[in-house]
Amino acid sequence: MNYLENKLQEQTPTLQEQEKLKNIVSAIASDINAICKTEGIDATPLEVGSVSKGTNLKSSDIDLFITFSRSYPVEYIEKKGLEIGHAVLENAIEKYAEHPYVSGSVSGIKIDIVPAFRINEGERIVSSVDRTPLHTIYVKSRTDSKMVHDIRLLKVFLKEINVYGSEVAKSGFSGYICEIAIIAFGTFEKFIQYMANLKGKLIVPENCDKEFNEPVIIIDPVDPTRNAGAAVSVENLSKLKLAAKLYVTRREDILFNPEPVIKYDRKTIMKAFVLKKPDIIDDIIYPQAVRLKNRIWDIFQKSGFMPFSSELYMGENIEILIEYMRNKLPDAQKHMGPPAESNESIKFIDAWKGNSRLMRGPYIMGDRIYVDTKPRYTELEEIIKIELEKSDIGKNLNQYKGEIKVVSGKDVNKLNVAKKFYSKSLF
Ligand SMILES: Nc1ccn([C@@H]2O[C@H](COP(=O)(O)OP(=O)(O)OP(=O)(O)O)[C@@H](O)[C@H]2O)c(=O)n1
Ligand SMILES: [Mg+2]
Repeated sequence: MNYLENKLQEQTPTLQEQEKLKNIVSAIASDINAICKTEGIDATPLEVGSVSKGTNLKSSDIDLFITFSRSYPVEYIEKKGLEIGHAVLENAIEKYAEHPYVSGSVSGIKIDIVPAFRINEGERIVSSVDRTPLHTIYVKSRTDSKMVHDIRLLKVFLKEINVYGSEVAKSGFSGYICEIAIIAFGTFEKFIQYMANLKGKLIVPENCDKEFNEPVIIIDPVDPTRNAGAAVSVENLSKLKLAAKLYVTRREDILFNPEPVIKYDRKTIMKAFVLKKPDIIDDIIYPQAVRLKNRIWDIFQKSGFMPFSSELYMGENIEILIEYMRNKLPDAQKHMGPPAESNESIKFIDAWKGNSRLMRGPYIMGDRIYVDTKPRYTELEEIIKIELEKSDIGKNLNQYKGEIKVVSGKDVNKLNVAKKFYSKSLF
């Protein structure tokens, strides 16, 4: 048996485990039914997600919906959904996606209980979770046991190369995309063969005429206005393309055994910027952390410190690492002015006249005027502080800009972000 089939066998739930999941689902479902009956609520429990389709791996969660009649207002189903969720799931916590839901666990299995509207095929949805029950119907009606096997195989493959999961910080392939891909291509082998030769965007179905900007366009069969592949980053698409090439050419040596070279003495300079991650879900914080990283990079770049690599790690803290080449700025920096022919050129000359920071010029190079100037600030940390003060990082991180800790020298290597930086490999 090959490496991948082996992994699949390890990760496929046993019959007992499937039985256990079924029992948990039916126990909670009957509790939900009882509550709805007593209180006269027109709602029914419905199992969705990979467990309902038999495409789950050992690590996957149970997704249980409470589908309410469309005659209720959204506010009612949000409130009742949480209430029922807490009543049937002990020690659960509330989470927020488009709407709030309840998340907890029973005998070590994670369960989400999500309120939604009961929607028939073709009816307009109210929020994106309303589609989910239709996904179950779609997938179950179009898969046989060989395809279910191949969907699981694809999930295992994507997990091996680290691109499975549609959460924002992962920006990978969701379970539902795996299902659509196998239904569209027929088998795992055919899909991987296609990916090995694909140039440019992944578009499913190939002849789709919808305009989407994302690198992966996978039309949701139950709602053709939605791109189910919108979350996949171009980097993760590239990883899948390369992994598929390695798979079809049987280069398991590279595919499953990446051995990145790690040499610590790079003769470069590193600094890390660390702040506590606010207690808000990662899907919201992560894009702001990326923005902060990009902003810090820009400041290094614009002020002349010559950055050339960066890394972001998000755990309990947000850690940003910048690797750069110059720790001290020289006294003279080139500062570009307007084109000589423009009406701004005389203003530029006047503005620099008599300025004590002027080191040379003004002079003309090509079609523009330049001056060489002493930088206003020379201390990196001071520059970062001043510039970040002026930057908009995002609603949740803006208030913590002043609390960013700067880590330098050997201490950088103790951080998680440094581990991530040094161990970077293909997948
Ligand atoms: N980006 C996403 C995430 C979820 N879903 C829908 O929500 C269901 C449950 O989501 P999730 O648990 O994330 O995915 P699963 O398909 O259950 O896969 P896994 O085995 O990883 O749990 C999916 O089946 C799918 O119908 C979706 O359409 N798009
Ligand atoms: Mg799931």
